[in-house]
Amino acid sequence: MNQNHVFIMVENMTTPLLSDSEAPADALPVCLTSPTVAILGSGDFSRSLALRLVASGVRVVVGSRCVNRIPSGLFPDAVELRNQEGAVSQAVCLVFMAVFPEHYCSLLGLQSALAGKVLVDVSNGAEMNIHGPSNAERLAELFPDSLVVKGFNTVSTWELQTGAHDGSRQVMICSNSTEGKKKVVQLARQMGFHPVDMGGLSAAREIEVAPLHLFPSWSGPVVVTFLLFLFFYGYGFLRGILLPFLAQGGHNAFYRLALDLVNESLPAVALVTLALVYFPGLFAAWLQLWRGTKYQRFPSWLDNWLQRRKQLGLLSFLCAALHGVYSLCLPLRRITLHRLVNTAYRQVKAGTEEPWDELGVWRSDLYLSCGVLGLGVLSLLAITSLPTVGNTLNWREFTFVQSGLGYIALTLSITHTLFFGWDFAFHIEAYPFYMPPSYLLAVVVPCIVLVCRCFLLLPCIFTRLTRIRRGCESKRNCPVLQHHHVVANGIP
Ligand SMILES: NC(=O)C1=CN([C@@H]2O[C@H](COP(=O)(O)OP(=O)(O)OC[C@H]3O[C@@H](n4cnc5c(N)ncnc54)[C@H](OP(=O)(O)O)[C@@H]3O)[C@@H](O)[C@H]2O)C=CC1
Ligand SMILES: [Cu+2]
Repeated sequence: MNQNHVFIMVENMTTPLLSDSEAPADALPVCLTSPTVAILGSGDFSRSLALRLVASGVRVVVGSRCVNRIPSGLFPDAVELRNQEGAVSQAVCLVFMAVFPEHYCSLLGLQSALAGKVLVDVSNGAEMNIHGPSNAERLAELFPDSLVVKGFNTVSTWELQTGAHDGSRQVMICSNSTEGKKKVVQLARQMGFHPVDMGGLSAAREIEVAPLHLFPSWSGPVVVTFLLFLFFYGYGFLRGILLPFLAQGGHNAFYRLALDLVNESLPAVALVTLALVYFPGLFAAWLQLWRGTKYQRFPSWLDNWLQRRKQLGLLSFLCAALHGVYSLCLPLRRITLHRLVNTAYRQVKAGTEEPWDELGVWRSDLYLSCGVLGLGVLSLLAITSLPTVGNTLNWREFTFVQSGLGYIALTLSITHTLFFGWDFAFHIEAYPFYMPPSYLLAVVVPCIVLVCRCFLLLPCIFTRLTRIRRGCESKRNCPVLQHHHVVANGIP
């Protein structure tokens, strides 16, 4: 085919980008009837890509070094299997390189067949910090007459096969050839992806290492949760085990390390983390009130924090769920049996009965009930944070669930903790070594969040905030309004 002719796919049709008269007579019919895309390589990525392309209505031909080695049924029937030259010659304009970059050199024999065609480099980087040209730039050097486009490497084979996204799944694309990029962008859209133009081929390195990042949005929240756990665990260890051990000459409570202390730290972490989900929203609201406008950017730390709320919420849910399971295990512990039998034995010996403790019964029931309800509401929040569920909610429903139910979960969790603590916090024995119990420390931040939230609901503040969020700006921040104000009053 003539090297200068580039074809764009429009709903299974290709239209020449250059004038029709320039297209070679034999190329046009092929392009119009069968916008065939070739894939070089018959490995995992090739198979998944072929499945997706066929499902999107694209004709696919796979080029392999040895067609006979491909087991029958590996590719859908609609996919044609050819040798590499055969596949490339069938391809109208797009050829996917589903081959590891180490083997690009072995394809040099196809140079002239690939000339003028768009080569899509789908390879991932091997390491994070590699210097020198990216895989795509190397491919462009090897095939100077082809239009190299980087893309699709951030999509997993699983996603390609299942289509497990809602069309908002982004694929990053870059190339020095506008025409090549245009075609890949259209194909990506046809496959149900949301292509994002990253610019020239120099961006390829960034795209290649993108899949190597390990949970980039999770690292901050995970570190925060882990540090909180370390803090509460360490604090509990010091207050309940180590200091009493040193002070009381060998009073051994180290057995509490494995379960008791973990189950004491988990709810504290869950509570503080949940409060951290709602803290940045309050900061943002107060900042908007103070600035009198919503059109000024938040500081980047606040922006980052706001973007990590979902992760913090899910981690809070994890800790709360673990706390629930740990608590259910409490009756199974050997020490529970030991205490129960021993108390019973002592009471039998003394001829006494366990007294009915009305207040204690209420306390434990209220405490358990709030805990179970809190965990239930948190589970709802976790479920609606899944994109497949969240996308079925409209904006109001989503706000109701994430904000309304979120605050209900926070309130229930605080109540659960307070019922657990009961009046114990007012007794001097609760402060050994002047250290308050950890549940008291844990409710500080959540209580501050609740109080700040209540202030925001005061009618005067609430109306002002709503006005700001609808785009109104206070005079202080708007030069135009300031000017009008001055003129109207006649005061310079
Ligand atoms: N698997 C994945 O999840 C993803 C993979 N990718 C990228 O896709 C590319 C292919 O990956 P993947 O499909 O997993 O790898 P595989 O090892 O499964 O497949 C590679 C294919 O390359 C072909 N090939 C062509 N020339 C050579 C050669 N000289 N030596 C060896 N093989 C050759 C082979 O097909 P044949 O024998 O038929 O010629 C082979 O099946 C890589 O660049 C990878 O980074 C990107 C995103 C995700
Ligand atoms: Cu609890």
